[in-house]
Amino acid sequence: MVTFHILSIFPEMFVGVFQESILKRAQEKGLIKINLVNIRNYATDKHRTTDDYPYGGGPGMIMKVEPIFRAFYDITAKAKTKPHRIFMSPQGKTFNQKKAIELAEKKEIIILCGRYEGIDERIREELIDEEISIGDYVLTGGELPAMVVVDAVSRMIPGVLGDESSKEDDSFYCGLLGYPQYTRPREFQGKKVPDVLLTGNHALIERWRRKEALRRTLLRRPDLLVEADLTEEDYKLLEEIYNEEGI
Ligand SMILES: CN1CCN(C(=O)c2nonc2N)CC1
Repeated sequence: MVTFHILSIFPEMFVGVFQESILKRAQEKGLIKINLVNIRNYATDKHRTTDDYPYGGGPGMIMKVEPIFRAFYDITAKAKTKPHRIFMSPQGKTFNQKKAIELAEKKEIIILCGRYEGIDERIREELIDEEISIGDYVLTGGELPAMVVVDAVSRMIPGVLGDESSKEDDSFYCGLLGYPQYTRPREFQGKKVPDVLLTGNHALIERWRRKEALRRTLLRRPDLLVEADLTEEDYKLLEEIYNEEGI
């Protein structure tokens, strides 16, 4: 089981997301636990202040050290094992499936969601094990990135996905983009489902799916091919694809 401690000044943002479908069932099955922590509860002034003006001037506000340090100390003292501590930030290493799989091995994870212009640097220096970014763009806060991380990590925990095979087939799980998928009707607006998928020949179907995953990856994300564990058969399929695509 993985316990996520999510620190935010807007914990109510998470309620809807984590009370739906797979993540709700995962909590009910005791596979994950989500502890929503309002940073304001650790502010001691009557206005429950969590931010202040930046030293040296400049736009916006900075998240204060005291409430966040108190929250981290409190959570850590109550945790069964020392939590792995993440700060969601555009300055972090870009999140990917490999990181999701790695984090799914942790027992306790603290995710700090920043707001305003950012956090006091002493938080980063003293409390954070790693910074993670969900992409090279700037959001209004760390809450949406935290939801992304909890979702992707939870999916990698055994038992969370009803059909375990969907985890193995996931785009990025095998290092490639996903293959095309179809369901009924067999023909729609003159566009037919590929005949191979109707043969019932699982070897042929698997070959077709692997080839189309390789084709999609080559055409859209060739960079992923460098890291992917390709077999001799994959290289044969790629040769066919190069010829078919006229590359
Ligand atoms: C202070 N706050 C600024 C906005 N923010 C992000 O844009 C972000 N987080 O993770 N990946 C991202 N991109 C979170 C932190």
